[in-house]
Amino acid sequence: MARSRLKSLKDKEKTSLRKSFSALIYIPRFFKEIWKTNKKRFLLSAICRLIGAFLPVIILWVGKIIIDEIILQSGSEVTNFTRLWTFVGLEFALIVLSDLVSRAISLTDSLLGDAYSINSSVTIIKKTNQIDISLLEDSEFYDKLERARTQTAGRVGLMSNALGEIQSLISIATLVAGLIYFEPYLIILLVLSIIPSFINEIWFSQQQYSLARGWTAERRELDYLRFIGANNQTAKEIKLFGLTDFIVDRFKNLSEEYFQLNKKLAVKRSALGFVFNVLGTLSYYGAYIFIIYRVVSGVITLGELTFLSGSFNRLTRNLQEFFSKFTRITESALYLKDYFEFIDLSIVPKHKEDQPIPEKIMSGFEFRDVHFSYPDSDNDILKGVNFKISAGEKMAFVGQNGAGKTTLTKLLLRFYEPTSGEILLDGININRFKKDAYQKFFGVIFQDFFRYEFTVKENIAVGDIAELDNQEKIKHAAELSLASEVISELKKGYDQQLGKRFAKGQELSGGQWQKVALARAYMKNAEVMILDEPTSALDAKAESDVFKRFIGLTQGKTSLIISHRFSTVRQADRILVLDEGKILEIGTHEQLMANQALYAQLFQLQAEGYQ
Ligand SMILES: Nc1ncnc2c1ncn2[C@@H]1O[C@H](COP(=O)(O)OP(=O)(O)OP(=O)(O)O)[C@@H](O)[C@H]1O
Repeated sequence: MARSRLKSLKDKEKTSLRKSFSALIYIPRFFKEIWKTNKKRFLLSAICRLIGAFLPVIILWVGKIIIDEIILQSGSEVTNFTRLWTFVGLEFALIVLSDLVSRAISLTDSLLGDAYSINSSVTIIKKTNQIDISLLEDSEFYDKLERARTQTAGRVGLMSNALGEIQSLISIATLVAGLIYFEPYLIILLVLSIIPSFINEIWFSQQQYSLARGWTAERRELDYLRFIGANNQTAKEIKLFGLTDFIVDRFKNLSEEYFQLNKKLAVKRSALGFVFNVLGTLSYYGAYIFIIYRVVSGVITLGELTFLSGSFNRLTRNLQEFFSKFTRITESALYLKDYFEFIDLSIVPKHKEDQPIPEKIMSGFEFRDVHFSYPDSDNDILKGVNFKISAGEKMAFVGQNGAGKTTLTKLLLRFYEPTSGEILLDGININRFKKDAYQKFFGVIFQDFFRYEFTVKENIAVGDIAELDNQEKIKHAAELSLASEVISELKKGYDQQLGKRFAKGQELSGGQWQKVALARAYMKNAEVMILDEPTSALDAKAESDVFKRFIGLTQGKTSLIISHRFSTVRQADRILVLDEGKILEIGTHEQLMANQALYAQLFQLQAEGYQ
């Protein structure tokens, strides 16, 4: 596992302040996305915030009028309370309105946030699908994807903060205007009180992000440990092997390191935050004393005192809030950067995909001197592989574990590219075809096929999801793969939920799952079928039945079978024996048996095992 995390806060890879600010350029694009999510709600939220922005100063102003009026009425001989009660009524109405507006804001924010979060999750899923498998296996890239994915909630918070920031800014401007009107000097005090805590906030939030970013890989490891430590799929092994302490220790050690660094930062942040807040309070009292002095000297009225001290108090709070929100925004904007960088990842093909895809495979595939090593690995997995698969041919790949059989199919499917050499289809390099059109040629069942915890019907239909509602086709595919026998015993038949994750789910045995997965291959009328050890969990009779059907049904189709069972392999037209990334032998069963090399030895060994 990559250990590139920050060992301390002094590490060089800390995110610079400039980087934090430069991430803010993503905010307008972010707003554009929210606007597109739901224009009406966005407008409603903006209008409510605009009203909300003016309310504080208006309420304070009405308060000032009420106090001045009370003093006026209590000092005069002929009293008239009409104006006073009118303003009291107005203040009441304004406070009710203020509550209404803030509730409307949180409601629209949460609705908008939910809709946006759904949209961005969909975008991430779609983008992940467009990205090359080789890139998805790259740990640095995976970290980026992880940050983009896990920060969905953070982006919703960012939306509220950013919209709230605009509201605060208008509020601040109106309150400042009031202060300037009566006592412009107070502004200086205000600025002095706020700057230190602003710098404090910005500095710490940037440190926080650096820490979290530097620890992405470890947080992933922590998530993984949490997953295997508390999960029904791993529970059997964890209990039997007594792994709980091992996992708990590993989890604790790793999280303790992170916790300590985080704690150090949080304690410093709180301590300094407290000091700067005292400074803010001091300046408030300075202003307060100044205003009292002005009232006593008869320069301003008691109502104005209430208005000014109220404005000053509110301004200090608003400004503090503004700055702390601002730091949260810069922090989230850094994650926003990760998100946009992820969805902007160029998916322009590396090669000119300028050849029309053939309607039908004419001559077949050819591997020409193909060498391959996986990205970031020096290990040569394929070392100069040369062979042809003719159209309509059934070929089997055999060889020991790790020989490179699955890797050959991954190259054929263009999940990876040869490091050197080329693969041709009807004489044309396969890179010259549009990748998605090319991949449509194949129906593949992998060794590590996925067990979707969906219904049986959906599990089969994933082979050709456009046919999800074609019950007949799904049934037919299930009959061909022998899955129908399994399904007939399920309570809800094709609508049975599989797996244990969701309510009323039914778990299947390994072989039963394989039969269901195999049905996927029959859903698609693909030109080339690839079955990578699709029958390893089937009993001997089922395997023989499945293969007989497979061979019969794929007459005229090109197919590739990877299997360790020679009873299956021998049914292929030709067999390719791979050994440590090189072709050792290739030919029919009879030819290879006559060859008396590895194939014959392995075949003999297995045959003896069955005696
Ligand atoms: N994604 C990957 N990244 C790096 N190395 C890999 C990756 N996948 C496989 N390998 C390595 O490539 C080698 C060949 O693996 P491959 O899966 O092609 O073998 P195989 O012949 O299909 O084996 P088996 O019979 O066990 O399925 C192995 O040494 C394996 O460790």
